[in-house]
Amino acid sequence: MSGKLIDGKAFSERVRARVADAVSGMASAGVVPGLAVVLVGEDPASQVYVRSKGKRTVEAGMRSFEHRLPATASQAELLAMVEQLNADPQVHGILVQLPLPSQIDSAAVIGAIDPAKDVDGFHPVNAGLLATGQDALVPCTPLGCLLLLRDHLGDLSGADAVVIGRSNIVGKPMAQLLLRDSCTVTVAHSRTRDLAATVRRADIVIAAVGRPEMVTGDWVRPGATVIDVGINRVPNPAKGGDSTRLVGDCDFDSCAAVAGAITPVPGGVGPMTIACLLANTAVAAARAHGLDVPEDLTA
Ligand SMILES: Nc1nc(=O)c2c([nH]1)NC[C@@H]1CN(c3ccc(C(=O)N[C@@H](CCC(=O)O)C(=O)O)cc3)C=[N+]21
Repeated sequence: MSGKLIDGKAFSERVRARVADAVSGMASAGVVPGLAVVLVGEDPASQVYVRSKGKRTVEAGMRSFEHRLPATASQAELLAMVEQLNADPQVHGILVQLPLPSQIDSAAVIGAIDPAKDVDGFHPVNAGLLATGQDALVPCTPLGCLLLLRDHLGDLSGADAVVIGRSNIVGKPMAQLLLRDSCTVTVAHSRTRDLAATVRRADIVIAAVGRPEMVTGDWVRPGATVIDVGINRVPNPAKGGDSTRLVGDCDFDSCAAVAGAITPVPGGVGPMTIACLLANTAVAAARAHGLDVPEDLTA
């Protein structure tokens, strides 16, 4: 490959070390940040992910609380759990793992989380604060992407950024963060007329569409920085049987040949998402107790 690899795993370790530092600084005030993760149902991939979040939370010196509800849980049961966590002084961050089973209205659940504990940054209050340039809890994946971009490019001011994907979880908050850093931002999506030509203009490409290997090297402007948010599990015929492998939304080899720098999958944005979740939890705890918010944990 000609492009440089952006090592999200290595950078996430640095972010987690900063979180651990901040957490130990809070101990003298008697504050131990706590993160509660709620998992509804038994999706094996979600269980793996929840377990690794819990492990990283404890490693950073914080408390981890895991709550499981059966796949058949009602909306009322989940809302009651959220209310209980909102009221629990040991819990500073609440994450309800998405997607939720179809009998549950995700927007109602997200809207029930205390915005001050909404470490996913999905509550409309946090989305609105971000959009209006105020202090908010910022969604972890776009925050992780921004930190990687700043680390690799320095000042992003004036850069042409194209975000592919318009979800509330990644695309929209990513666009807000890039705007705040003075990029010229285009939000493209599956209906964009000439997606390849739109992406080819970009100095910065954020691929967050959830389509395996959709972005190919011929879409990428030579020297562009490519951030691949996709985490797609696809069959791996090379290994046979039911084996699978993880791929991003970018065709790695062809993009890497053209890009100035690119994140791999795995080992790129994914580990940054978890590191930023821990950072948000420490920030939420500091704010809840009126402590100084460590500047190196916010964007
Ligand atoms: N309320 C909510 N908030 C979330 O942030 C959220 C969610 N729900 N639902 C599920 C998705 C998924 N997600 C991942 C984060 C990190 C990795 C990660 O670290 N992945 C590793 C590889 C993992 C592997 O090997 O399977 C990597 O990319 O290197 C993966 C997936 C957060 N999510």
